Amino acid sequence: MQSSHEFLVLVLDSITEHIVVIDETGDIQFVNQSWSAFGNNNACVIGDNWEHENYLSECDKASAMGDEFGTKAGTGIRTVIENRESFFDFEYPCHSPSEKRWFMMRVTPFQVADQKYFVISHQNITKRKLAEEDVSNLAKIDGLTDISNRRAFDEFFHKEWSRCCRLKKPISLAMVDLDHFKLLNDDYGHQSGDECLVKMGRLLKEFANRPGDMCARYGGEEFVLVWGDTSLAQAKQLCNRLLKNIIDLNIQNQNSPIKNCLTASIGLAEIIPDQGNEAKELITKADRMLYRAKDSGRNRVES
Ligand SMILES: Nc1nc2c(ncn2[C@@H]2O[C@H](COP(=O)(O)OP(=O)(O)OP(=O)(O)O)[C@@H](O)[C@H]2O)c(=O)[nH]1
Repeated sequence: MQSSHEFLVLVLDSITEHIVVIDETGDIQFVNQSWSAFGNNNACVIGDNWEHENYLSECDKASAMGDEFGTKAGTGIRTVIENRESFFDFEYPCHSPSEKRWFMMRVTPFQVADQKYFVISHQNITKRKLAEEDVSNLAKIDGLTDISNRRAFDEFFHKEWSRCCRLKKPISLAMVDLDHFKLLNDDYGHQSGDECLVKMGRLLKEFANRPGDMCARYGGEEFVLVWGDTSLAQAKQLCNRLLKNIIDLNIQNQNSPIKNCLTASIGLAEIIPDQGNEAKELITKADRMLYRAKDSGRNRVES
């Protein structure tokens, strides 16, 4: 087996991780082929022209331009150089205009005589990150209706609440509960009940189009709609259209005392979030309105 310098460089060049070696001042001493190729293909500051470049300066420049990952990289490398940690690693996004990409950066020290060096490797971890994203997205989707589940709703609602609080904009929330759904299940079977919930999911999606909107399955046959930056008057119009669209689905519910097809009741509420109120107040208010809608004859919106 060869053990020449050339042989070892060939080994390093065959590795798909992007590798750069720096000295204690951050000056670059070596890069492997994957590093150069990535740098050249992605218009990075340091590609083939790495000699006389300082890695830490590049991190600091990125940091000064507001790149939080530049800051993290620079800080992490220095903790290893200053021997405060034995190694450092962190994961960061590096998306190209056409694809999502993530990398893991690792810093490990080594010593030759009394000279210290640091290997910085960047490993592409995109496959794992995309799989994690898929799992996380699946955990937020209701398996039957293919819309967000309660957990995703809670997360979204709190974010939207904070956004509307900052913007001093109203946020509206509608609780949508199907009327006499038990009768539909009893008369046509659970399978038909499920199909009906799927159709509801599809319909509700049409009512949540903007980034500040969300529809979700809140419980069995109860759904919720949030509309950020939307007044009560605007939300009421949406609710009335939704009630009409539910009737237009023409899902038979022959024994319902309301109509011979599926209907729903909606409790609607609006709040302009500020320091003096809480997100759960909006849900409580909408819930109260939903009871009122059920009590006053169903197939209506109360606010
Ligand atoms: N098919 C099906 N039915 C469900 C599902 N989740 C809840 N349900 C049914 O929804 C029905 C809800 O019944 P109730 O709470 O009495 O309400 P309701 O019959 O709609 O009457 P009101 O809400 O008072 O108008 C029950 O029969 C549940 O079994 C589901 O995932 N699939």
